[in-house]
Amino acid sequence: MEDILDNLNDSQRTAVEWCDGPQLVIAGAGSGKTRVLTYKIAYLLRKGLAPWNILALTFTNKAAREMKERIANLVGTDRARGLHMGTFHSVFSHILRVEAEAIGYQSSFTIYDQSDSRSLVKNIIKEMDLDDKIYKPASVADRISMAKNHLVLPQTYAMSAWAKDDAIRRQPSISAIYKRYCERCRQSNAMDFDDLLVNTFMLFDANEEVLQKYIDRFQYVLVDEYQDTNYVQQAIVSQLTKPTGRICVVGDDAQSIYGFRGANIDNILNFQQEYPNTRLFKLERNYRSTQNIVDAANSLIRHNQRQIPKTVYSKNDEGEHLVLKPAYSDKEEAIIVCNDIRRIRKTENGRYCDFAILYRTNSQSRAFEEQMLKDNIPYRIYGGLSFYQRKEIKDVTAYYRVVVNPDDEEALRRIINYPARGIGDTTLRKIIDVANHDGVSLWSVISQPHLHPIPVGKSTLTRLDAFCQLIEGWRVRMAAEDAYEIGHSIIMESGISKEIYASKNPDDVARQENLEEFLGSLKDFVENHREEGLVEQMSLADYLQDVALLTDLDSEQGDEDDRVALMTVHSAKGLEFPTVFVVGLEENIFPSPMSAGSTRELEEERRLLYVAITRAERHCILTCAQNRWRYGKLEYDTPSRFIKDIDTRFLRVESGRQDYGRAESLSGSRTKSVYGNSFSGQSSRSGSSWQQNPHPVASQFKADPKPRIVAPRQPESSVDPLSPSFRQQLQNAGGSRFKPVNRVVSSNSASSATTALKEGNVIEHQRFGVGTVLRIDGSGENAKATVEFRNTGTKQLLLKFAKFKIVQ
Ligand SMILES: Nc1ncnc2c1ncn2[C@@H]1O[C@H](COP(=O)(O)OP(=O)(O)OP(=O)(O)O)[C@@H](O)[C@H]1O
Ligand SMILES: [Mg+2]
Repeated sequence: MEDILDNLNDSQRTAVEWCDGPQLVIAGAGSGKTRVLTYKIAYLLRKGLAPWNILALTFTNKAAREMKERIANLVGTDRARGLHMGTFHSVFSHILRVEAEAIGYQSSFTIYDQSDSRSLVKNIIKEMDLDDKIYKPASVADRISMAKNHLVLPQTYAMSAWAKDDAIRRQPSISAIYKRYCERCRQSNAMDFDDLLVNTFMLFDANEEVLQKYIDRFQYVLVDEYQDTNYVQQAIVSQLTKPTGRICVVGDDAQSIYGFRGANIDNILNFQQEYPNTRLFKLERNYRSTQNIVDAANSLIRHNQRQIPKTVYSKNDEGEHLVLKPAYSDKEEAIIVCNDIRRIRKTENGRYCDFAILYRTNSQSRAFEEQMLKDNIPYRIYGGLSFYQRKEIKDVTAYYRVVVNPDDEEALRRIINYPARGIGDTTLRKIIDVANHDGVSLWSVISQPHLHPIPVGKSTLTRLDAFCQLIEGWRVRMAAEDAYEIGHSIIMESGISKEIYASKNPDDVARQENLEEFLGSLKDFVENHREEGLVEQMSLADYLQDVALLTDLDSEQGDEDDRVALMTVHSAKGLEFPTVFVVGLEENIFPSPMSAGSTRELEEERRLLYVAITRAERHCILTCAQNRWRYGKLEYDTPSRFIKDIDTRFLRVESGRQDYGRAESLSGSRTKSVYGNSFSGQSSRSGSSWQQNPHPVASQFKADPKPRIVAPRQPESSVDPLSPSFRQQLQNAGGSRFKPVNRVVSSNSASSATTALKEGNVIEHQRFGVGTVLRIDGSGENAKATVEFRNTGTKQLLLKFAKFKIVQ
């Protein structure tokens, strides 16, 4: 035990060892909160608590995976197996699958994503003959989501202050839309993201034994990033832990940045009232960043009124100042950043993955992408329009959803006449009317027309019947085939592949590539599980569950690649990088123009910048542009007000243009460059418009008092930062952030060893390690071995696929 706790400082160690009741750890960025949670779990396991008795809730699935890996390193893979870890949504969706019946769902329920929810709201608005200019589907859907996250359900909404507010804003029908929305989700055996939480709360609220079962199971509950939990999440945690008090939450009120989505900073502020015996722990030393970065971030956040006072200091090097590099345009901003990446990577012998570019909104990524492609800098964009949101992929997954759960209305509507099969809008409307009238799903209507007569002609009925047969056929096969086999058949037999491959226009070619990539990922999913040699195959339902819960950060795979990370500040929560660029620090971007109205929202924006800066370990570079293309127009802007909040003792303004301009450096005309003094109009560069047109930011900041001379740079053309193999990889990937299909490897590699395998043999499996064969069943293709692995337990392996060698 001593050994692992040696990696902690005294306050961290005390927080880990104290397990006598509710525990709140409030501490600034980089002070080891996540580390404390990780070590605490390891500590509990070492103390003998079983892994399945621990529930840890994180903000992304990726964070959960990383934490699990660290714990496995600390206590051994075997001891860590079976921990319940993940986001609220993923952990509770699994519980809901098991307990679905108790709340009137089938366990095959599908999950509506944001676009499904909006589309359903839109349909309802249309059906109710409401004006969609007054009832904008996206904002109505957001309002419904907000109500759900506050546990204001349709029954109470109509009588609540929410409905009164709606009336004042002349949207009195939101309550009725909300009610109908919930009915339709139920009829569709579908849950939206918010339902995963609301239904969990309702499940526990209405079923004492079920709740007790989970209270007994989760003997210790730990929550990371507690400051960004919302009302319903807090309510569920409370249901599970109030009776036992075995809860440990960690967070930083200064990093609460999801208020716009309903996160409630009061959860952390009121924790001690909620759990009267709480012990509060503080961590003060930041291990992540240089002193300058910590001090700069502190000086910024000090401008917020509403916060818990706390000390954060660093004993790392003093480090260099934060640097502000103003640019003329978004294009120049991208060039400055790319040049810095190359410069720092070279001087520090670093990797591309040591850099992150953080922006306020996803649309800012474009200029950086373009520049990085030009400069051959490998990058990965996190978030944005997810691969799974593309039309062709949504079409395919809609088929899958209907096969798994035919009641899924949104999916069914999407595919009932795609590809065209003569079931037009008029027919669909009639089906919906019958379904609404009878209170059943669309599928119930079309699959049982004798029970729910549809007023359409005979030929239409025949077409509907053919469609149902098609779906039923796949449903039967789904039981026997793995996700790839059935998934592939559906694409071929539904007519989707014909539709997409028929055309040669460039958009469709991109669709074909996406479809192939998608099939590749499906194959990967199945193979990854099969490579483990497990008998149980991954079904289409497993795949959908896996895909539906990917968050912005999870949707990317292959993190091991050496690439610069591009993401919004929101997505960067909890992460750290040696060098961080915070870009687009302008008045109409950061703070977001939506927040300029209220102090509360402005404080959230300031916290957002605090989060951004505190991601940096050694270098933090801020940029802003004088003009940029937005929404098809060239817009001019002034620097963000937040820049002034940062104490100038820790911030320096520099011209980033010292190595700007490929043409300039290629011509070799420049032998030296000067930092900073361009603001005072003394730039040595001739012909720079910088001099003729002083930068607007320049006048607002004092230039670096000690301009530095920078060594001449190599002309860029002579330096190839990429190895030929990496360049090839980049070409293969087409600059895309998704895996190319040709990486899919077949694992059908039955080794000759398998035929010789006997009971009593000791084998070494590539993932499960060393184990003894207890039994062999079946023969040839179907031969299975039951193996007791030393560290990973007993498993059944399908010998055709399992990868192992016989040791003795
Ligand atoms: N006692 C320690 N010794 C060495 N390194 C430490 C120690 N405590 C924390 N660190 C390191 O400092 C960094 C920040 O820790 P961690 O991510 O746990 O902080 P955090 O408080 O969760 O930050 P954030 O507020 O950004 O979520 C990590 O790289 C971590 O490994
Ligand atoms: Mg953390």
